[in-house]
Amino acid sequence: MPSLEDELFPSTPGKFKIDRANTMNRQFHRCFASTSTMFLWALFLVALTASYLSFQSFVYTGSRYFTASWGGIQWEQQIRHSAQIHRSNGMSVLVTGAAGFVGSHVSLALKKRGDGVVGIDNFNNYYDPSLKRARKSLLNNQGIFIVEGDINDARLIAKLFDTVAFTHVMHLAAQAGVRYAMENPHSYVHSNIAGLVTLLEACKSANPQPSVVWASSSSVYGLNEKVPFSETDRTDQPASLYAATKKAGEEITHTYNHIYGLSITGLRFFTVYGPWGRPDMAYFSFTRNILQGKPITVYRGKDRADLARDFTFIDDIVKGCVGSLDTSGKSTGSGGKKRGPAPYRIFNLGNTSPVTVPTLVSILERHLKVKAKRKFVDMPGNGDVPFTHANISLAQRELGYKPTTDLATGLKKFVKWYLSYYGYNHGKDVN
Ligand SMILES: O=C(O)[C@H]1O[C@H](OP(=O)(O)OP(=O)(O)OC[C@H]2O[C@@H](n3ccc(=O)[nH]c3=O)[C@H](O)[C@@H]2O)[C@H](O)[C@@H](O)[C@H]1O
Repeated sequence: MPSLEDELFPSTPGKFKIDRANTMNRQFHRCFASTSTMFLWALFLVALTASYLSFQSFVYTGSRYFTASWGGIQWEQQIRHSAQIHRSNGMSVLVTGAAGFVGSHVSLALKKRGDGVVGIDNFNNYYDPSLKRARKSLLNNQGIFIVEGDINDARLIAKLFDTVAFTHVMHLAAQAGVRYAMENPHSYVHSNIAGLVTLLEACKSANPQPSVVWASSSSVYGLNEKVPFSETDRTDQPASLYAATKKAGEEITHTYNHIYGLSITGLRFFTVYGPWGRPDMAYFSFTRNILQGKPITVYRGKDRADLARDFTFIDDIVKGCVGSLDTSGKSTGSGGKKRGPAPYRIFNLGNTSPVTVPTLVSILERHLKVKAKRKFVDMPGNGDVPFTHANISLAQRELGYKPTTDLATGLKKFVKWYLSYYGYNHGKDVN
């Protein structure tokens, strides 16, 4: 049975063990023989600890200061310039997630008609950040400034509101993706719950308060079987953590409307697709794989039923977002105090004509002129729902929302963009 000493010095032969112990004992006695030496040692250790702690705090403060990529007179000027309104009765909008798919499109549309736009985006690497950078360049060229930062950074958000009296916030920053929630659940809580609250805190305290329009999701309908989905249908059976955080967002925004008088509009987007889209989504990854000659996985539901989505083209979604901003009504509070009731609205923004996933693949094959290698797999229990289908009559009535792009037409535009952006041989082994 090896002794403790054997374990600490496993390869030391017995004789040396005793010698080493004796030597250590002698050294110990020599060093700490007198009380005064011990006192000096203690003093030295205390001084060492104190200097280490103060160095740590210097490094922390310093790194916070040196890594801040925002602030300063020039930065404020850029923000104010970007927020300038160039039409009568225009608005100045803070767009969160501005380098994202929907965020970049909405920002451009607002800027084009003369509204002031300031973007914020954290450029995270959930999908290829170079695509976000490319969208940012596009926006910069149109005079839109994008702040690189996180909506969880309360100081940054407060600074933005100090710099510009935003009339509206278009909140599109989020952790998207239904299935990724099983891999990285905390990123959903971070962005879709904590980030949302940080943003709403800033909105509530702003004077004047902005009106808030934000992205909820069709996924809140979860396992609901009644079709088409209407805003009054039950939304208490989410099938994924993503859906649960979006549903939580609807409840959280309701409390800010109720307590602080913030005008809130939540938009339930239905599987948005189009040029400059998200590479994690099926239509995008299918396109990449088809062109690269790789197989695509097509999920099937119970009894091998095809899955279906109410795919909605980006231009239609942009119209719904802009219509929501235009009709949002004012927040009533100021400086954190409610002065009266404010609008609280929720709308479906879908296309009203679901298409099955195999049909989506056939359309892509036609546009790409390449055959797909389909691999059918039973839908894994990872948060997916079998179908979505929007009833949009409320949005039609209140926002004038009227989608005009069918899936074949929208995918044609997507494929055209994809080929011009990546080319035919992107990621293909050309040897
Ligand atoms: O409306 C929403 O609220 C959500 O829309 C989008 O989610 P989904 O509708 O799930 O889109 P998407 O991933 O493109 O899968 C489409 C279909 O392809 C099937 N699918 C998917 C991947 C695959 O490899 N195979 C497959 O068959 C899959 O089973 C599904 O039937 C957004 O990503 C999400 O952020 C949120 O905004």
